[in-house]
Formats: sequence, C-alpha cells, structure tokens
Amino acid sequence: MAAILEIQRLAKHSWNQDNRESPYLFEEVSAVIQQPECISVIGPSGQGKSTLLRTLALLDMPDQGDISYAGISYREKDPRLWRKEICYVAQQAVMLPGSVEDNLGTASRLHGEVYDVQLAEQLLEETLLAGLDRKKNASELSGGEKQRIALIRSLLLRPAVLLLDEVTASLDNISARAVEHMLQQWQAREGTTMIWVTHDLEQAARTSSRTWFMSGGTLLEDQQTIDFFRQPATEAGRQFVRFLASEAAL
Ligand SMILES: Nc1ncnc2c1ncn2[C@@H]1O[C@H](COP(=O)(O)OP(=O)(O)OP(=O)(O)O)[C@@H](O)[C@H]1O
Repeated sequence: MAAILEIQRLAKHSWNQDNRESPYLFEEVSAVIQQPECISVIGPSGQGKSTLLRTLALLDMPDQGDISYAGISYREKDPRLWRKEICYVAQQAVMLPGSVEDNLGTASRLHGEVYDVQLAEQLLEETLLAGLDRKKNASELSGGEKQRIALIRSLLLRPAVLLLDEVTASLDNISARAVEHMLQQWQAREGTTMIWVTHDLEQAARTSSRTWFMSGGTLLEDQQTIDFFRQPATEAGRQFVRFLASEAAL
C-alpha cells in the first residue's frame, strides 16, 4: 500500500464562535491515508464529519494546515482536477437538470471523459435500480434513488478517493446492503480508497478496516476498526460506543 492522501494539522474555523469554547469546528486533524483503504468516520452530530469530507474534496477550503494528494499539496493543484480524483458524495443528493440518463452522463462529459454506458448499467443493476426508467426526470426520483444515482455518477469518474457522506442513509436495509456490497466489489476491482461517514456502527464494522472517531473538535481516535469497537482508547469513545450499543438493543 502507498500513501495517497496526507492530512497535516487541518483546521476549520467555527461559524458559531459565540457558543463554543473553541474558535474551531475542528483542528489538529492529521492522518496518512493509504491506497486502497476503507475508513469509517463516526462521532456525535455536529462534530464536523461532513465538513471534514467536504474540506478534503476542496468544496470547503482549509483554514489551516495542509492536504496532499500523491505527495502534492492542494495549494499546487487545480481544484477541478483535485475534485475528479477526490470525489465527495453528499448525503442529500443534488440532481442535475434533465433525465436519469443525463445525470449519469453529464459528469463524465464535463470532465472530458467518455460516458461508460455499460458500467453505468452494471452499477444500476448492482444497486437494485435496473428497472429504473432512464428517461425519467431526475427531479422526480425518490431520495434513495437520487442518492444511488449520485453515487453512480461519481463512480463513473473512477476517482482515486471516494468521500462518502452517509450514502445509504435514505435507503431501506436491502438496498443499503446492496450498495455496501457494490462498493466493496468496486474497491476490490478498482483499488479505490474510501472515507465513509456513517452513523451505523454495524455498517462501519462491516465495511471498514480503520475507524476515525471525531469528538471534542478533533480526530480523537484513529484506530483499526476491530480495536476501536473492542476497546476505544478514550472515555468519549467508550461512551459513544456504549450509547449506540444501548440504542441498538432497544
Ligand atoms: N466552518 C464551518 N463549516 C461547516 N459547519 C460549521 C462551521 N462552523 C460551524 N459549523 C456548524 O457545525 C456543524 C457541522 O456540521 P457537520 O455536518 O459537518 O457535522 P457532522 O459531524 O457531519 O454532523 P452530523 O453527524 O449531524 O451530520 C453544523 O451545525 C454547522 O452549522
């Protein structure tokens, strides 16, 4: 495995400075990410997990620190090219104007790539969308359908790093499992690194080998998933796992 992303002392200022002890939403976030790897990002709401992913994709800019992709700092790269390699898939999928087909093809064309129809069909099938009318207006899709179309749209760009923000949150269990399976197959085939925000600890345990726990305004724990779930290193980590385990038991 080789390092693909390196995060050094990354920080984002907080908007709501009045009611926070720290002026940062998060700070001192450092990590080295290998290719390929699947990391789950967990932690209480409002800790900046989504913002961290958006910052790694340069959809939000870092306030301090550095991010390097393949050894080159984001400051030296064209953000458009950066976003093709490091692709963020949002929790609330935004559809482009036009049909399902338009949505699947447009991202590839915008980036000067050929639209791989065969791959799109395969991914639609693997995410249980084979029966979806390709001519249907994308704005008329359900939340779960939009989420899967947005994910496929990103995969068609074949990014080196996929930043997944609760991408199965709008799906029923069967569809969520199908998406998980598709992503695992994709990673095995393509060697893509995935950083995946989830509130589902079972999903984190199933899909990732490494877990980031965000709490207290930083990346508090960065551990092998098996070690984190067996024994979090911090009191905040222990409380978080205990709380979610008791919720799941209800
Ligand atoms: N610079 C900032 N950028 C983004 N959000 C900020 C910023 N400063 C403060 N915030 C606030 O901090 C929170 C960060 O939200 P974010 O979605 O990143 O966290 P999260 O850990 O992913 O939460 P959730 O698990 O609920 O999705 C929001 O309430 C947002 O209003």
